[in-house]
Amino acid sequence: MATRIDGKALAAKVKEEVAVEAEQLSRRPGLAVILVGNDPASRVYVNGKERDCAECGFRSFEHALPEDTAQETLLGLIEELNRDPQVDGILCQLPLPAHLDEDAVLNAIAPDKDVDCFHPYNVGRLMIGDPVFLPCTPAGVMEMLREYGISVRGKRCVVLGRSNIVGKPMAMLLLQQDGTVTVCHSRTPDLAAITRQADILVSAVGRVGLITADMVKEGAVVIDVAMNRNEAGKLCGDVDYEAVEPRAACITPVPGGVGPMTRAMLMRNILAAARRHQAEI
Ligand SMILES: NC(=O)C1=CN([C@@H]2O[C@H](COP(=O)(O)OP(=O)(O)OC[C@H]3O[C@@H](n4cnc5c(N)ncnc54)[C@H](OP(=O)(O)O)[C@@H]3O)[C@@H](O)[C@H]2O)C=CC1
Ligand SMILES: Nc1nc(=O)c2c([nH]1)NC[C@@H]1CN(c3ccc(C(=O)N[C@@H](CCC(=O)O)C(=O)O)cc3)C=[N+]21
Repeated sequence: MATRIDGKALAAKVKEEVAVEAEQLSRRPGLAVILVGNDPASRVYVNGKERDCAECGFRSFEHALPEDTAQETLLGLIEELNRDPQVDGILCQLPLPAHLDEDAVLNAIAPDKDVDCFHPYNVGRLMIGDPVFLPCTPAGVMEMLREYGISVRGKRCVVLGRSNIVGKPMAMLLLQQDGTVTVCHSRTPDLAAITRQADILVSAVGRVGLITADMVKEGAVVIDVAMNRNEAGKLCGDVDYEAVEPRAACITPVPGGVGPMTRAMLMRNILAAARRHQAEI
């Protein structure tokens, strides 16, 4: 029987701590959320983040824009939010509609309000080991490992996926904790041969049933970042949970695993941004 890593419970604990700390501030932290278009999944995520803000005693300012919003309009809004002293963090929900230039949008967010840690400046600071903000999803994974007493030092870590949101920053945080890290992607041949070596396996691909029992070493820690819908429309990750669970030492469920932790880490970043902004005044 593997230990089930309860992301939902840990996220609740983190948010309580954040709420207590937020009370000490002279002004309530604020998050601006930008949502372009009508993607139902994005709507659900944004609602979740706004609920988290309320739980932490933060203000949230939602900016829902139509699908056909022009690039200049979006950049204009970001400029406005960059200047707004009530806004400590700005989150532009991804993915954006195809006609918008995602890189240009993420570049426009002031680095000191970039609570997603997507701006090249913050990515660079992370890369050199002197981060301003921690990337929410990878930081959520690290917090889970820490809480469950799982040391990364000297462990063979295998990360599946190399996106800027999850895979790459995940590999960086594991490396900074002295893991020996391998990153796999769609061009990696014989994935199973690599995953079988993992002491800590992090899957962030987005494919139902990708990780089967034969791909996992006995006693491994299995972290499932993915957020998929199966044929029945049920939320699930990359890992065949039922099959893999008996082999693993620890495993995260979907839902109730990495997802809630991502949001809790976002709250931490907003608190950190607010502290920095208030110290400047
Ligand atoms: N829990 C949470 O908080 C979050 C969850 N997610 C979820 O995590 C998953 C990944 O998200 P994201 O990183 O944004 O997705 P992307 O689609 O940007 O990246 C997916 C990665 O998986 C790789 N990949 C695709 N097929 C395979 C394969 N067969 N074997 C190995 N690697 C493969 C791709 O390789 P290549 O680069 O070669 O194309 C790519 O690097 C999604 O399910 C998403 O919904 C995302 C963000 C937060
Ligand atoms: N600018 C930006 N920042 C992001 O951090 C970002 C983004 N865009 N775009 C999409 C991805 C995805 N993501 C999730 C966060 C929480 C859950 C989450 O809380 N999941 C719950 C279930 C939610 C449900 O029921 O649908 C769970 O796993 O238990 C899921 C996915 C953040 N992302």
